[in-house]
Amino acid sequence: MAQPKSSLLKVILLGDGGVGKSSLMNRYVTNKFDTHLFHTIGVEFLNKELEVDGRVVTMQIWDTAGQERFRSLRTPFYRGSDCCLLTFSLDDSQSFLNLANWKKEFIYYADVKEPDSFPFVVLGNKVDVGERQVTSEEARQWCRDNGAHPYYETSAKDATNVAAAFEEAVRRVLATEDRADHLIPTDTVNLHRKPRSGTTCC
Ligand SMILES: Nc1nc2c(ncn2[C@@H]2O[C@H](COP(=O)(O)OP(=O)(O)OP(=O)(O)O)[C@@H](O)[C@H]2O)c(=O)[nH]1
Repeated sequence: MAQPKSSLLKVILLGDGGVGKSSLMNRYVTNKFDTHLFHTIGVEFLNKELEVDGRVVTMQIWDTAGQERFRSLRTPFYRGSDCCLLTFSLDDSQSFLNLANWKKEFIYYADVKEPDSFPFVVLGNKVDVGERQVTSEEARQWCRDNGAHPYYETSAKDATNVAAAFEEAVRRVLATEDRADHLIPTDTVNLHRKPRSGTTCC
């Protein structure tokens, strides 16, 4: 039987400062949770290799700074993303209302030509916190209205749905993109693809 190709996918986390983007990435990649994280400045990334439906992929997860003052440091890194995880906190209605702005900012700076078919996955984080400001139905309705799905309620703290959400992000990419053009075998260079925005942290 032929070995599945190894492929590199860039998945980017966007959302307001403090909604838990760094915590979700750390939970998924290192299975750790820290209650005293500093705000991200610019972007950081971690790689995680996983097998989804028999296909081995390396997911490069990009965690971005949610605070407005870091906008110019994060936006240059949107290009080349294969999937965008729009993240809000279930105990912060403003972070939910801001999802539309995040989506718009991503489409603009990533230069997405066909937003309707681009994979956006929505994460309502901190489901472990009792006091909700956003209901599941409100979030699902927003996803339906904005062509972003599926929707996951996650907790970086207790790991609820974290692996499921990242794995679904990979499935969305595999399902929606043209395999020949978008999946880059890690031992080759794809000359047809726009260059990624670099692999350094800032
Ligand atoms: N209860 C709970 N707290 C969480 C969860 N995820 C993150 N936190 C806490 O929320 C705070 C902010 O988390 P971060 O991961 O730094 O948030 P961020 O979205 O990366 O923030 P920026 O770097 O400013 O964009 C930290 O104190 C985390 O411990 C969660 O699922 N549940």
